[in-house]
Amino acid sequence: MSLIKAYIALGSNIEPTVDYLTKARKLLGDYDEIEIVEASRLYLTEPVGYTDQAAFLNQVVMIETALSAHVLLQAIQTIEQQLGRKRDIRWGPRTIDLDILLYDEEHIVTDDLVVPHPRMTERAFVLVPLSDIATDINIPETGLTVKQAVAKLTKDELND
Ligand SMILES: Nc1nc2nc(S)n(CCO)c2c(=O)[nH]1
Repeated sequence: MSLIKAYIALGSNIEPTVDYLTKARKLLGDYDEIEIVEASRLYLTEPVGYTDQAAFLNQVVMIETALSAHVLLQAIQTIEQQLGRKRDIRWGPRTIDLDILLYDEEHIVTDDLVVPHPRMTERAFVLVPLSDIATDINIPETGLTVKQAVAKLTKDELND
């Protein structure tokens, strides 16, 4: 079976954030069926959504995998638990947050997984790291490439 390219967003806003992202990439790579092929730079970003919390450290990685999207989801949820992710406050601080942004060009809508990530085109903390490693890929259902989504977000923010 040919390998699928998937893009995973990493975030942490509990110190030591750098170590949590390092450990998350290590744990991802420890799966035989997951290879991290590209990694963006690390970005320190202002919290959006619930803003009364510490700044986040964000990154996006591209993996190649033969895992299905749902088995990949189980793997990243296991990694979150291994790194002490507490889901008490929904939008609160977290040691690590892993989100599947894109799974090839698939559009997936199930009760536990929606891909592309539904809010990714409104999130600079996702689009900017993503554009480090993938500018010309399509974001399914949006009619936008990553580059176009970044340009649109910037224009929207400038017009706000
Ligand atoms: N800058 C920033 N703000 C955020 N708000 C939430 S919730 N999260 C967690 C990811 O959904 C983040 C994040 O990763 N980065």
